[in-house]
Amino acid sequence: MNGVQVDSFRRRRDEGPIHDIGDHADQDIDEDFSGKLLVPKHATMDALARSHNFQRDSVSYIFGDHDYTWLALKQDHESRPLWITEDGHIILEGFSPIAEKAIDFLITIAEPVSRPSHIHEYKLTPYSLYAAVSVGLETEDIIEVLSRLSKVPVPESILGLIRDCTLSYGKVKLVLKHNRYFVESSHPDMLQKLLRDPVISGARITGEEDNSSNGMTGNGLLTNKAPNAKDLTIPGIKKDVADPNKAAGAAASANGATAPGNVPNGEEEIFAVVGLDREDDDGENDDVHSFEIDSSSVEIVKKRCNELDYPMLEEYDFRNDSVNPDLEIDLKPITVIRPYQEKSLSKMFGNGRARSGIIVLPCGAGKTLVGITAACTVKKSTLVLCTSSVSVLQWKQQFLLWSNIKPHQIALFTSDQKEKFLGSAGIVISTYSMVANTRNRSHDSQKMMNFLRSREWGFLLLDEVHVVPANMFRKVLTTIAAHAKLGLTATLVREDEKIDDLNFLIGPKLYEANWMDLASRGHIANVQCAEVWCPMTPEFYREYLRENSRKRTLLYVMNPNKFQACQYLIRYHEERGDKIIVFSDNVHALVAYARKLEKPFIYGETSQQERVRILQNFQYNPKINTIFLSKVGDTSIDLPEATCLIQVSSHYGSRRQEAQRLGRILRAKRRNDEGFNAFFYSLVSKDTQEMYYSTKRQQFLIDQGYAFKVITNLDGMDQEQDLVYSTHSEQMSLLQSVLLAQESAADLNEDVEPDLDDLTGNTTRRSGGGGGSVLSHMGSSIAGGSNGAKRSVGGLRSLSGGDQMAYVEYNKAISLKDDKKNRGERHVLFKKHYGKK
Ligand SMILES: Nc1ncnc2c1ncn2[C@@H]1O[C@H](COP(=O)(O)OP(=O)(O)OP(=O)(O)O)[C@@H](O)[C@H]1O
Repeated sequence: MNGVQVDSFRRRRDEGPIHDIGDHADQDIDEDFSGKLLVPKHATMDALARSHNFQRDSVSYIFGDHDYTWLALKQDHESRPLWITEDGHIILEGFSPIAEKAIDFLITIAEPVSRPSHIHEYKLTPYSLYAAVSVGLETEDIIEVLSRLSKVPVPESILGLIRDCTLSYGKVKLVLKHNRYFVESSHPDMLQKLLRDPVISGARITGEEDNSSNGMTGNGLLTNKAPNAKDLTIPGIKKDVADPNKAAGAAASANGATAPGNVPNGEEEIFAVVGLDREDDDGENDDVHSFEIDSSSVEIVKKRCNELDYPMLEEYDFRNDSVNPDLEIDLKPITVIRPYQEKSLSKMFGNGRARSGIIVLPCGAGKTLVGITAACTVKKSTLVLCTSSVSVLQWKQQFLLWSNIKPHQIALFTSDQKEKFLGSAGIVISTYSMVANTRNRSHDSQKMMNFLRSREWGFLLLDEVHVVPANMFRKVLTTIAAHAKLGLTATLVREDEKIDDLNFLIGPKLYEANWMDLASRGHIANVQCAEVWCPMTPEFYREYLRENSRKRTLLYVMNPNKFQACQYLIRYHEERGDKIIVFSDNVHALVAYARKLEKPFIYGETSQQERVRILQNFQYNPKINTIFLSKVGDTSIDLPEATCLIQVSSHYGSRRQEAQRLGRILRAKRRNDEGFNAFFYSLVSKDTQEMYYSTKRQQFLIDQGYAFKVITNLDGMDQEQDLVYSTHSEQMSLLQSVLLAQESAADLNEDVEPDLDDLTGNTTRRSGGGGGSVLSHMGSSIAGGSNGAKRSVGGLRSLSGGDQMAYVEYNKAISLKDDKKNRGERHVLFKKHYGKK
């Protein structure tokens, strides 16, 4: 914390009351604001913190630097739901009656950091503020609402940050109208400033008769009214059923009651000021000023605006684009998009134009349909770029499933297929590498690229944007001329933390859904997550301590106790009627486990025919309830039958991979059955490096609100008959085989990530073993067929294994609390990691 004079803590007279804020502005700061904390006059924040340290209660030490309880509270703080600190962290009470509205506001202005059930954490960043402005929020609105919601006065430094970041961001737009490019703003002074720059003024087109409804103003700019979205309909929205909360809220208020989660006591107005509920009217009455620029200078002007700190938002006035032919595409009448899908799209089309940006939805929440609905709204030629040729086929199948597009209007461009659509407008689906890769193009491929380059695309859909390297994006975006760009992703996290590039390359984040929220509404499955600690056998552990790091990996994955835990869990869940996927990144272990436990397995080398056979059996054969998958199953596998995942080996600490794997069961068909839970087990060998990686992998999911239970003892396993490697001699021969295995067996053997294979140019391998027809088959089977498996419904306790297994529960907060208690059970590596926290 920086030192800030305590005077800045004085309550500002102009902060409106939420209930009865009273007028205490003249009181001295040393009053007892919180009822327990005496704040010394003229002390700095640091001094405050120090002075308060010795008075801290028994839990304060847990929060360390993040203990904000000493901040001076407003008198009516109890009715306000959040704290905001000098470093831009926002802590929200998730249980506040106005939390739902506050969350809507916060995800618009800040990055969600962690959202467990009761307390959420957000962070204000320049990018998040840029995104806020881009969806129509104004500087003073942001400050006003934040001040109203905050239990403590908003620090001066934060007010400064908000003003700095929102002053110029998003105020200038690049709009393509009637195929002419306009630099547009409702702030004429900003346009004047830009025009004083020689580069920009050199690109300006002047003196032309403006034949639109625009008029010239005294400053030489064109002026017209901002568009409105009133007559824009996003297909797939059935108003009456789209938002059950709205319906419930309306019914409740008609009875004079407040629906749960709604804002009590007319505080709706707080949120109305930010326009969250009036996007349709966005700017309706504002005058918009603009000047035209030469289309060949667009890139130069964009670059120059960035340099001048006035980055231009890109908006596509597709309804007025009369040059690019329309694409006849609509959602099928039976297609109804879900409320969160609608909300994300309303952020994109809120002002009647298509804003470029990124939509973040959990795995399995239906990003594909969001993309397709956006394409059906824009109704212009669309280019879809995916990370693999498997996804290409999946997108095509989904377009045909949800929309009325004719098959001949969709063309695929992969290493195997180089098609062009028939007619003047259509859809092309391809991979990033096909478009970005400039080396060794075949003749057909080059012809296809010429086709892609030669035309203007109304809409560019970018799937899985978080995995694509920034330089590849740059290549794609400079090669393809597209008016609107939409990036889709589930996890806006990258292990290299280079996520910021996406903001300027594609556009700001337009919407991010809350995983727990979607689970509680039944859109994705409820998942019980558990980490099962498997002690190493003494012999394996001795070798583990001796060996180099590659062999170590193999030793902790092949630990006989882990084999047994895996076998026990498979039996336990098969008996309950679950369908189980066991993941192993390590192919050596995958094959060893599957063979030993007599289960089918799929990995990179498995033939296409074999894959189809295994997956069909998993879906329809009641005798095949468990399959083993390598990394090839991380993404692009849509198996709604699966209800349980067991992970025996994983690729180091990748948070994204963990989330993607969880995504395989979030779409479980039976997610809305009463008492239904899906299960996600990570088996880790105790006191090994695997524990550290496991903790790191879980971080993203914990931040989404998932609580991982740690199962230290699979109760009943010691009485289980016929467990593998139950004798000492069997364990010793397993150890022998591990020690004799080549070091390379510890590698993943599939170093090419399935979703990145095309990016590395390895398309033949993917299509050789590819699962395209598997996916189309799986897609077509979604609607029909039951697997015949029986499900026994039990209470949460028994479902979670709570009555059979001893576990300690940890999530972010609880883990810290229990840290001391469990310290004896943790390996030094693990302890160190926890110590840091
Ligand atoms: N509005 C909807 N109505 C009915 N089904 C839907 C809807 N939206 C999505 N689905 C279904 O939900 C499942 C998941 O959708 P999809 O594969 O697009 O998810 P995703 O977000 O792309 O997941 P991942 O990130 O794991 O690839 C699919 O079976 C899809 O058909």
